Amino acid sequence: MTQNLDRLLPILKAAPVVPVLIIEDFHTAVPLARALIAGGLTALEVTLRTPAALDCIRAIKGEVEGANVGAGTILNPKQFDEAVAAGSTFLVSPGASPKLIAHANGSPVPLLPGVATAGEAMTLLEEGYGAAKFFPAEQAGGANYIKALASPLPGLVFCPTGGVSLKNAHTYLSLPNIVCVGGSWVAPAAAVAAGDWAAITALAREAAALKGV
Ligand SMILES: O=C(O)C(=O)C[C@H](O)[C@H](O)COP(=O)(O)O
Repeated sequence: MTQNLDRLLPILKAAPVVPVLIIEDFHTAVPLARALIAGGLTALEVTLRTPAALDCIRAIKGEVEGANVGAGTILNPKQFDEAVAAGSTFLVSPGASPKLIAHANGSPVPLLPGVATAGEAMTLLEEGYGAAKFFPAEQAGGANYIKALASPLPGLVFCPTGGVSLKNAHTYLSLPNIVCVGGSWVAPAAAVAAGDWAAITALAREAAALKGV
């Protein structure tokens, strides 16, 4: 297996939603993580879209008990290594480039690569992957699309991300090939900037209570 599924699946299955975090201000990282965990969401994806991201991962890893902090937006081997060195327990990429997949081969820290087509999913199966991100989920075809992949591709489970919200998450979560969903809706930029951690805990609690229909 090129993907450490034994380590990845318990992280993804701990709660129905993986918050996707775009953290601009380093000082918000620890209280944000604590607010999400207080609401029941423990696997947190900090995207490498901001300069503060790696420091945020280090801080959450060091200071927030119960957090499984991962890194998102991993585009190349350099970012993969930096995110691992910062203490990420899982890594997420929007797609599955051959270079990144080769680099991730055998890594104890699991990679959740993105796919949007059956062909991309088959390539991952050939590489020994058992879980993938379905991205961008809503734009690529939504729940009906990923549902259609369940029967021909029984070896893969997915974490749909992109356009997922409280409104549509349960539709994905009711499908047999969905392990969790990802989304930024649980950490709105305005609430983070205002330090409204109670509002974020409330959103997390609502998300953590989601179940399949
Ligand atoms: O940064 C990455 O690695 C991504 O692949 C993109 C994110 O997963 C989506 O942008 C989240 O989508 P929303 O929940 O609709 O905001």
